[in-house]
Parts: sequence; C-alpha cells; structure tokens
Amino acid sequence: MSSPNEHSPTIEAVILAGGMARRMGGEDKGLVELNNQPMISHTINRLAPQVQRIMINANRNQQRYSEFGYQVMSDIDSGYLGPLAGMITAMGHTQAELLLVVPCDCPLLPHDLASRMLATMQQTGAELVVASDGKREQPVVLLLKPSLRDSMKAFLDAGERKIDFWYAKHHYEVTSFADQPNAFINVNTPEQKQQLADQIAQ
Ligand SMILES: Nc1nc2c(ncn2[C@@H]2O[C@H](COP(=O)(O)OP(=O)(O)OP(=O)(O)O)[C@@H](O)[C@H]2O)c(=O)[nH]1
Ligand SMILES: [Mg+2]
Repeated sequence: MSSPNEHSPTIEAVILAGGMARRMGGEDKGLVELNNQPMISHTINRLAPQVQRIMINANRNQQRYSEFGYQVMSDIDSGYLGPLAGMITAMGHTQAELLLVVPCDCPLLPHDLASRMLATMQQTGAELVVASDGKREQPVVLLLKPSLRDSMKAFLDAGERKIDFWYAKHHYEVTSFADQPNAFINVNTPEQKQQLADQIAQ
C-alpha cells in the first residue's frame, strides 16, 4: 500500500513508429508482422498495463495505426528529423506528469519498465531517465518530464539532431535492466525479425 506522502505521478507513453525503416527495406516497421501480429501490437501489449494512456507516433499509414484504438500523431516537423521529432510531438500532446518513450521495434520490453524508471527518477531527482540492457544505453527508451519540451525545441531549432547530446544537457540517469537483457532486442532488419520469430516460437 502506498503511503499518503508517496506521490504516484501520471504516466503516458508514446510508441515511436515514425522512422523510415530503411534497414527493413522501407516497410512500415510497426506494421511488419512478427509471429502473426504487427510488431507494434507486441509493444502495445507490454505497455498497456503500465501507463495511463498510449499514443502512437507515425508518419504514414495513420489510418491503419488508428485501428489499434489509440491516438495517432504525426511529427510536427515532417522532415524525418529522427526520434526527437516524435518525442517533441508527444510532449506537446500529453496531459500526464511524465512521458514514457519507446520504439515500435522492441517487442519484448520489460513488464516493469515504467515502475523501475520511475523509481530511478524519484530516487535521483533526474529530469530524464534512460534504460540500459546492462551493457548499452537504449537511447529511445526513456522517461522524461514533458516540461523539457522548450529545451528540446530550442535544440531542434538550432539544427541539432543527436539524441545523446540533448540528454547530456540535462540531469539524466540510467535504469539498468541487466536482469533481462533480451527485453531490448531491437528488430531493424528482416533477418533480425526472423531470428526473433524463431526464438519466440521455441
Ligand atoms: N517520429 C519519428 N520517429 C523516428 C524518426 N526516425 C526514427 N524514428 C523512430 O526512432 C526509433 C529508432 O529508430 P530506428 O530503429 O533507427 O528506425 P528507423 O530510422 O525507422 O530505421 P532505419 O531507417 O533502418 O535506421 C524507431 O522507433 C523509429 O520509428 C523520425 O524521423 N520521426
Ligand atoms: Mg531500431
């Protein structure tokens, strides 16, 4: 039971599905089927119990994405500026105190992703928290305060695109999920998709 002093902030999530997926031959990666389900369905299933609301960020096939039953939003800037463009769009739409960002191509995300990243944020006072698989940071898996939007806008307006440079401007901390490294398996190519499909089927 949570104590009366313990504040449990509202968290909404955005699934980034707005990239060009060049390594997937330009197919819309969130809609590519993995074991008979669109890749984004796997991500939705992992996230839905963890957050108050899910948003989908997509720059094509918006009608198809809306069939999952969540709000779909396209990048404010349509120039395929990279993941930050999707994040800043969602930061402008969220009503929540915190925004959880994940990519559409990590179908096995941790079931305790939001709670552990929140714990890191509360313990450290960080403005943003990035996940790690124990070896490497996962730069598009993060929990952040939507109030950082102005800072991100200034960064993008200055022509900057590199996500880790923006993180470095803020108090950021890392949550390690070294206990479940497979949770961040990232599907960028048809070969990686086949490998994961075989692994899941086993
Ligand atoms: N909104 C938005 N998301 C992006 C953009 N570029 C990449 N992403 C997302 O960021 C995440 C990580 O990017 P990648 O895995 O490299 O995806 P990608 O850029 O579509 O794929 P490649 O072209 O093969 O590099 C994915 O969830 C992408 O959908 C963009 O310009 N806008
Ligand atoms: Mg990827």
